[in-house]
Amino acid sequence: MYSSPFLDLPPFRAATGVVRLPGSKSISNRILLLAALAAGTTTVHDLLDSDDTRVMLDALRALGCEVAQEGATLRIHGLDGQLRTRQASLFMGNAGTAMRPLTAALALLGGDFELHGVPRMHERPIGDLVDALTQLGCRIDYLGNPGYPPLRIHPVPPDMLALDVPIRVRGDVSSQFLTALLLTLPLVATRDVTIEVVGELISRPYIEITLNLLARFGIDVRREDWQRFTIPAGSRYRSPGDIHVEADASSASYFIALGALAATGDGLRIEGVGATSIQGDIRFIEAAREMGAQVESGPNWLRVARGAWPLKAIDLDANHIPDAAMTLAVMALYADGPSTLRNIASWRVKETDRIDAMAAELRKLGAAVEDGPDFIRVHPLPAANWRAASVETYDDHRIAMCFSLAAFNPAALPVRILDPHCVAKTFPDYFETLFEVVEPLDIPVICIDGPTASGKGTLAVEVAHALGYHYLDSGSLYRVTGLATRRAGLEPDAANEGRIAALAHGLSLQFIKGQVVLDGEDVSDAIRTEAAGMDASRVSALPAVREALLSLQKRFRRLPGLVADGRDMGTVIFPEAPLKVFLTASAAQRADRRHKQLISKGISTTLDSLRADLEARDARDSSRSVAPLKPARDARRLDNSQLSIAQSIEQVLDWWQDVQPFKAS
Ligand SMILES: Nc1ncnc2c1ncn2[C@@H]1O[C@H](COP(=O)(O)OP(=O)(O)O)[C@@H](O)[C@H]1O
Ligand SMILES: Nc1ccn([C@H]2C[C@H](O)[C@@H](COP(=O)(O)OP(=O)(O)O)O2)c(=O)n1
Repeated sequence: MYSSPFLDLPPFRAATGVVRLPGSKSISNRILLLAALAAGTTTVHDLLDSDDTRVMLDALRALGCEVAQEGATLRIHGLDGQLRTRQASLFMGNAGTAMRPLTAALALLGGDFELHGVPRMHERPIGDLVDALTQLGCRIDYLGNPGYPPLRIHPVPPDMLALDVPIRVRGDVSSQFLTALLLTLPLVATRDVTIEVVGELISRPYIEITLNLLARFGIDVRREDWQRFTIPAGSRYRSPGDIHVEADASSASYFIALGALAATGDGLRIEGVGATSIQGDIRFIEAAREMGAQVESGPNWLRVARGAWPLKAIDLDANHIPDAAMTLAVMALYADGPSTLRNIASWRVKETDRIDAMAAELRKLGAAVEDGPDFIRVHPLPAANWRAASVETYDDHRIAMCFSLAAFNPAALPVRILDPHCVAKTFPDYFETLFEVVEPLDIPVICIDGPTASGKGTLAVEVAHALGYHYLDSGSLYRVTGLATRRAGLEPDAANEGRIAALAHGLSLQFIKGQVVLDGEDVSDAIRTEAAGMDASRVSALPAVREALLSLQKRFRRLPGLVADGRDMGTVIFPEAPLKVFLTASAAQRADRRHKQLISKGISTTLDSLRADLEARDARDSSRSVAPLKPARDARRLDNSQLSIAQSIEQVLDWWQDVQPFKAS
């Protein structure tokens, strides 16, 4: 997961391979609640691990439900409709799929509860559900604005509930209110309980998921059209024993779109969900086909390839796929005419006002967009009009994910996604998964070269962290080679060049959480001594050793980008890097820094000997015949003798921003 303030996606040109998708959020949270309310133990497989499922699990645990976790499998010991805790303050984050059904469950079960969330949750309406529960006799107060969380729930004796008249609930704002009632009314169904939907029910496929899962837990709801739902008297939740969570069909939409945009040849295989899924968003496939995608499907997989190109414009009532339809709005940029998505008023009450947000961000890319209370129209974007944009994500995972598709733009521009961490809501590893199947036009590299103890490593690690990039400490490869040379009983000199190069070639090396692991052994400290530095410098002067380490270094260049530090990153290994920094500081400063660094690691040494070593090493590194230490012609020099670490980082990030096409927005 990326926790950097922004993530720059370099331009992509193709997609291919296999993706395995995480479990569906809607299915995961419904199953968790049903398993907690049911009698017996439920083993849940492939549960989504995300912010919203964690919110639900934490709440269920706080209510006394026992949950044991082993990897992606959970064993839930159901409460059989009896809470163990009758008083709690529960944090709902921004998880609508936890907030709504828990409000209903707790109001019906009786107790003193407070439910609150993040500020956006307190702007998401819940009045229609509270009204329906109040008709029944439940007692719920608004603690902030009427109609919105936070809420306080008071206990009501079960025999005070008015179950004899149909419960009326609005269905035209969010189907989650009806889902909340359907999931929880079996708790009190001592007689037939009927729900009547007021207004046109939206997002029906989500109600189908609810009914389908209720049936798995022993509750057979009778449905008359989409207007009346009856929970039969005596309904009781029964655990199905084992239950599997399908992969998220809404998450599949990004990869279906990816296939449609960029998978030529064999196409892109998507695993975990197939065309017969119980999730409504699977019908995104129909819309993608209409736009030109070639989609094949099996029981639990899809294969998608590019068909028509440019894509065909679409005019769609997207009420049945509200979440996945956002993906169509970005695909529309690549179509042969304006595309219109209609009947999407529910977008306005999701994680953010999604119609406004999509329109604003698509316009930043250069697109012409029209929007109204319940529609959005997106015009195709010709290559000349594309702009490099910083896309605001409004703490909305779907905005972050669907705008990643803008990286296929024909202008070959990068796309900046602000706050990429928001994907954690449903798909924490979205970007990692994307990076496995896309082919970039180019992967950016920042090179930081310079003499020993100038602060290269410190700076490179922090810059990489700020950008979410990978990090290559090329010096560690020479240090490990030096260590391996000594362990093989060899002198690190030209007489042994061939054997040392062979050692370098065959290094079994791993970088695990900042540790350097050689043949399974953590050698991080062993390679940091001054003696090891000197050996590294000696083996690094041997041309065959440098050659042997070449391809290993190049393999570090992976999406979304790389920061590499060493001596020849900018001159030899990545000469085309768009930013090269040559970092220096006075010899006295460097000796002093290294001294402090070694002392803090418990390695004793003197300042004089360090300075002598350091100057000898600089001299050898600068004078050798291959890849000597020297600034690349286009390197920017940074003397950090008088700069703090934070100032050096800021300077390099400023330079990076300078060479990017993003304008301050
Ligand atoms: N700008 C700076 N000001 C003060 N100390 C620094 C600065 N940059 C790095 N240091 C310190 O200098 C020491 C050597 O830095 P390091 O990153 O290991 O250098 P290199 O990778 O160039 O050998 C570290 O203890 C680090 O904290
Ligand atoms: N790209 C590189 C990196 C390091 N080397 C050599 C030269 C250096 O003296 C040694 C050790 O490098 P390292 O970056 O770990 O050394 P310092 O941390 O700067 O002291 O390896 C190299 O030749 N080319």
